[in-house]
Amino acid sequence: TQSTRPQRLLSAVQKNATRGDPCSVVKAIDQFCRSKEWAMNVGDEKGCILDSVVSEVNPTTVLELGTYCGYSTVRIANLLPPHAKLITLEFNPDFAAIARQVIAWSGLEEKVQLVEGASGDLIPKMKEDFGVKTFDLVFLDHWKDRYLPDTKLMEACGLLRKGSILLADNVICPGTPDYLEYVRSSPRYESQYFKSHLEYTKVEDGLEKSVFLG
Ligand SMILES: O=C(NC/C=C/[C@H]1O[C@@H](n2cnc3c(NCCO)ncnc32)[C@H](O)[C@@H]1O)c1cc(-c2ccc(F)cc2)cc(O)c1O
Ligand SMILES: [Mg+2]
Repeated sequence: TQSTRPQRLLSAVQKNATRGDPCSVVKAIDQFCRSKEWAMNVGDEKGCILDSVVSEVNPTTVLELGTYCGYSTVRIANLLPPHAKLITLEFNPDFAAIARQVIAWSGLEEKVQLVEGASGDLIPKMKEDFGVKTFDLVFLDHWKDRYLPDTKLMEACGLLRKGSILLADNVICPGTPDYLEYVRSSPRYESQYFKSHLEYTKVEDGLEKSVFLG
């Protein structure tokens, strides 16, 4: 049977990256996506902006919406302090299975909890079932029309505190117009746009960093 792109991406990691070396896993995926097959990872250029925000926030609890193959999961987890936790939500079981193996290959399983399911169902369970108080950082990279409803849901569930950071991928391409309008016009957020390019291309894209003001 035909392999899928995520399966081919995982094979490239297992072939070219060193077990337990997160940087080699990130490099192997970027090399595969540049030279073999494009895939919707945040990529190396926007990945550096992600890294700088994670390092600046130095979060204890992180939520990622949309794991896909685990590329940004590995980038974020690699920068977390010892007892920090990254919860990543993925509702496609095939992608989740690939991501688990990519995360395992990087040796970062201790810092990552991959939960299979839809964000709309799981966000309301974060406090009770996952022992979360609030998130220091949220990375949004799932279906683009879900950024806004899920942000409002996180607000409603009391998962954001004064100073929580939302970092959103693809605010230009494919674009998240309703989300962007919301975080840029709401008095409850202070937003900043980081101009970059769509992963592995010259097309403009960027990340939007929004601080929740409480
Ligand atoms: O579409 C893009 N990303 C979507 C990610 C989806 C992943 O997240 C998972 N997912 C989705 N919704 C939910 C959910 N909750 C919501 C549903 O209940 N709960 C849990 N998991 C969810 C999916 O199963 C996938 O694993 C994208 C496109 C381009 C692109 C740009 C230009 C082009 F020409 C082509 C493509 C570039 C990018 O960087 C992109 O991120
Ligand atoms: Mg993306």
